[in-house]
Amino acid sequence: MCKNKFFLFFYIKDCSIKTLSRAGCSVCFRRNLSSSPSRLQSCMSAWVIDQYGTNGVLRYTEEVTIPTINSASEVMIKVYAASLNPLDVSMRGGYGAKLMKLRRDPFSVMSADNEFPLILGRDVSGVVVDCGSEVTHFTPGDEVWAAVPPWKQGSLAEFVTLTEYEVSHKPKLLSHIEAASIPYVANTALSALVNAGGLCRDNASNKRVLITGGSGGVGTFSIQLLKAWGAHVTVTCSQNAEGLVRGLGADEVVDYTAGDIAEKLETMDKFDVVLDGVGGDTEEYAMGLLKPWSGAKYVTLVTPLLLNTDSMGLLDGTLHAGFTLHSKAIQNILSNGVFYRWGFYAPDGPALDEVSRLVDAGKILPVVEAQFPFTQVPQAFQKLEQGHARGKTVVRVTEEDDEQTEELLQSSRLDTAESEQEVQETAKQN
Ligand SMILES: NC(=O)C1=CN([C@@H]2O[C@H](COP(=O)(O)OP(=O)(O)OC[C@H]3O[C@@H](n4cnc5c(N)ncnc54)[C@H](OP(=O)(O)O)[C@@H]3O)[C@@H](O)[C@H]2O)C=CC1
Repeated sequence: MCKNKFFLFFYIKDCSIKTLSRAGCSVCFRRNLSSSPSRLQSCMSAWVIDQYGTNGVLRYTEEVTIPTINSASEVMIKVYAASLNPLDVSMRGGYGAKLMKLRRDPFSVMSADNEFPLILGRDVSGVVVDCGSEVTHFTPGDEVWAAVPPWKQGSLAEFVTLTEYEVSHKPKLLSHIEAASIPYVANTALSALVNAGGLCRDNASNKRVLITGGSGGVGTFSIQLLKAWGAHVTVTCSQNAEGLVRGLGADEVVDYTAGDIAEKLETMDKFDVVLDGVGGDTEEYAMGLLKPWSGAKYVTLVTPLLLNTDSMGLLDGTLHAGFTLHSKAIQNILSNGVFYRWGFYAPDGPALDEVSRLVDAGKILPVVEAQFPFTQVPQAFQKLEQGHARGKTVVRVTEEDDEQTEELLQSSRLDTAESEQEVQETAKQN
């Protein structure tokens, strides 16, 4: 099916790549009907936090209000799988809280003054159970994936509600567990590479791109996307991740743990774009790795914006961040003609449609390093906090077995009801 399939099986633990046939989708449609919240159901299960802090603040509850449709463009999704990102660990500790409050939907369960109980989890793969009246691209029963914006209630819950624009049809070739590993890193990589880096499918061919932190979530996705677009990709990572990133298509790999990385990179041909997922010292030497006076761009994902707004307040923090960005941009364009930019995640369902096509064409594979059941969300956070990610950590929110059991129970209840009716009718006739 795909050039790297064998290789990835080595890395993807407990994770099989299976093909869903059209018949398979119709099974999911029935599943969806039995999975929709009943008219009487107003609460759902979720992992929430009631205050910011360490892992101890994560609390499982079955009493969170279901996020019903509040506007005509919304889609309500039953969550099958969610994945974790470094942002979840940071948000658990209060990162970005001030800026997120500004963007919260007034109709959501969270108010601007009190975001708790807050649900984390930015990726979702699941099934549509309800749609607003103006939703045109989705109907109940559709299998979908999406990245949940950080200002909305997250996907570590039975249901999540998003606007139609944020949602996309899930790739047919992926299970929910595999699909949940992609949306947030895909939306981040696309926003950074396209909007800030100026690359796209039509102009990336043979462009030299350096990705730092290539073995993590964003890196493993970006390598594959850039290779699908025909770029030449150099990656920095630890020595023990070299096999992984090469398997995903990296042309050149530099081990940052052995010797002076800047020195090694300086011996290579200069780059058109650097996507920096590491930050810190990297920024110091990366500017000098770009082709001067050629429109080359350095894009970092590690920005001080949210830290600044958290510590200085919204106005001062934003101004300070703006000043930092502006002065670095000016300094770099004047000194060697390279662009300095910040890259951010941006919600974008249509961009995920394009990723979906690449996945179904076998050009992008999910890289699921670890998966946890819904009962073990704190353990999944612990795993993430240990660092050294090799792809993504996924949480199985709805176990496929539970769904099958539910379906069997439902059909056996129906059978029982039908036979009871038959018995009563026979009794009447007699
Ligand atoms: N601005 C935005 O909107 C967004 C920002 N981000 C940020 O981007 C960064 C990357 O995100 P993500 O891929 O999800 O993170 P991950 O935690 O999934 O991956 C980070 C990877 O970097 C590797 N790494 C650590 N130090 C270095 C180094 N010095 N050189 C090369 N590789 C290194 C780690 O492995 P090992 O330590 O074993 O080498 C790990 O594989 C994070 O800081 C994240 O917060 C992410 C999404 C959105």
